[in-house]
Amino acid sequence: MTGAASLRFSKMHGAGNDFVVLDLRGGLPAPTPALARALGDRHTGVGFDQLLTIEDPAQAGAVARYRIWNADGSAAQQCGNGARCVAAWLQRDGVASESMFVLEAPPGPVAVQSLGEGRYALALGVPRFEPADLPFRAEAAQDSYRFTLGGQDVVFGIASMGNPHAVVEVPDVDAADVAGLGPALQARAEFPEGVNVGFAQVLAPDRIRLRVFERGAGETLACGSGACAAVAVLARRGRIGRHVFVELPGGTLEITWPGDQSPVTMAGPTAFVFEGDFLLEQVE
Ligand SMILES: N[C@H](CCC[C@H](N)C(=O)O)C(=O)O
Repeated sequence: MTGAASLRFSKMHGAGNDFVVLDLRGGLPAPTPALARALGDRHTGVGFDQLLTIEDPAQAGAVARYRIWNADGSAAQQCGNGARCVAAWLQRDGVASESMFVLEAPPGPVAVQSLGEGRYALALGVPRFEPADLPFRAEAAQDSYRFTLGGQDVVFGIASMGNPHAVVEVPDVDAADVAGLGPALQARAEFPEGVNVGFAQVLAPDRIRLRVFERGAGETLACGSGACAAVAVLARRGRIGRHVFVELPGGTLEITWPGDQSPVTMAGPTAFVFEGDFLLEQVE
């Protein structure tokens, strides 16, 4: 090591949604958007969909706090796959010795249960559907909304898991114009803080396929909060049940939403990929 200032990091993924995890406990400063972009660059940095920081908790009962930055440097309010990786990191670090513990996240507390073999179940809060919760500019709350994008009529539902989601039901996710409609929806002025756009195909009452064009990262191999939002929108419409397997390109997540006022629980895998030291001289 040249002695240059560096940042120790862990590279992890949850169903292919990949992360850099930074341990900032002890009061290390939060990353700037420029540092997040430098770390996230897949050519000149480490590369990630999101950066997750582990910090000292402020809430009583929480073992740690986490925050989220997208690859474009923007801050996000929730990251389901990332939260599972934070839980795995904390268990490996010995901080979370019990199989059940609580994390502090931007929208509120997240209850964690270790399922063994790197799998974790998290309660990610009660989904909200009021336009103001996203925010989404609309006259009134509706079951679905309609935009004409590039000559196409696009019908979608909305849900907040702390972060904003639009969910488009499609007959075949493989044929969905994710790269076209994702950015087109995100660019609408009605989503002043942007939006994650999910494209969902119903296979059975307990099984859907899903692709997500994420805010600040583009299409990812999996999106945990997006899986929760897709189940919430489709279950509320009666299109599926309340215990659903969500098949994403990077893996399958198990989502349970027992009732409209219940939290959504998401269960899925985590993986450690490598550890490293990021040299800060890279950051402009
Ligand atoms: N792009 C999202 C954050 C990451 C969400 C996703 N990776 C997950 O697992 O929930 C946003 O800007 O709200």
